[in-house]
Amino acid sequence: MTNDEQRVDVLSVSHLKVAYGGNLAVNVDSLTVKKGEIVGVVGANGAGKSSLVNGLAGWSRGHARVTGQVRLGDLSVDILPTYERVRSGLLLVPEGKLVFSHLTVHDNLTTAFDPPSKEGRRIYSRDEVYELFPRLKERRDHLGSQLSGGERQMLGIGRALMLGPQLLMLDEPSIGLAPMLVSQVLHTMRTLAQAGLSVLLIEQNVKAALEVVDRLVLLERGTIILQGSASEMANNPRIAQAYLGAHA
Ligand SMILES: Nc1ncnc2c1ncn2[C@@H]1O[C@H](COP(=O)(O)OP(=O)(O)OP(=O)(O)O)[C@@H](O)[C@H]1O
Repeated sequence: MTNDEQRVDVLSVSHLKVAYGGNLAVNVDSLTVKKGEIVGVVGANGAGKSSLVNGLAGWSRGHARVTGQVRLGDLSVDILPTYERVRSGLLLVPEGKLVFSHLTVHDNLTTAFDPPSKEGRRIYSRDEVYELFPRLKERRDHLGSQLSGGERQMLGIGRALMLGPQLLMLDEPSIGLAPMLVSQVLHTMRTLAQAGLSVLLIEQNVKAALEVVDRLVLLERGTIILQGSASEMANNPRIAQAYLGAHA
């Protein structure tokens, strides 16, 4: 990647609000992710992390009212329905992982449409997904329902990669995974980012997130209250005390 490419904002969000009834769950003035950058979003339970990525993807578990501007490169996606956001490369791997339980791993790794090829947008083949996650190749004939949490996680990411993401959003990829798998999945994100993928990573495991993110954002009651580079945030007393087990 050239320096010019690295400066480009792949995601830019302004004045994003997500409300359920009268309750404002997300109120983010500004958030950006650059090309090849991994931005982590952390915060306590109920801070609004899932509502944020669901709002960006254009879907919600309930009746959310979403307002604000969301741009993917030079495209305004906030006016688009979810499936068109997916087509344009805004991809969310949710907590449920979006894996088809009744299909084999191999058949799960089949795309529903041919993603439009565009410069800077890498569409991974099934073989490339197998190369990234050899475990999936070993389990290629197993049904989605027979996979472990970690394998489902890899499959969800693999399916997203085959749709040519411009921005990959991961909602709590480490949930329920053994520490070794957490580190494996997160370090694969680093490899993908080095190849130019932009990632918005929702994580409860702040320590694991800090090992791979370029920048970290702390969300509290839907608002960004702190953000900085991984090293700045790791040394921030508030993060250290609340999330890294340091003593005051
Ligand atoms: N479908 C819904 N209907 C009503 N309120 C909701 C809905 N989904 C989330 N909320 C509320 O919005 C706020 C943010 O929830 P959200 O799930 O986005 O937080 P989170 O940071 O992802 O939490 P967790 O880490 O526990 O998953 C919470 O107060 C939650 O109760």
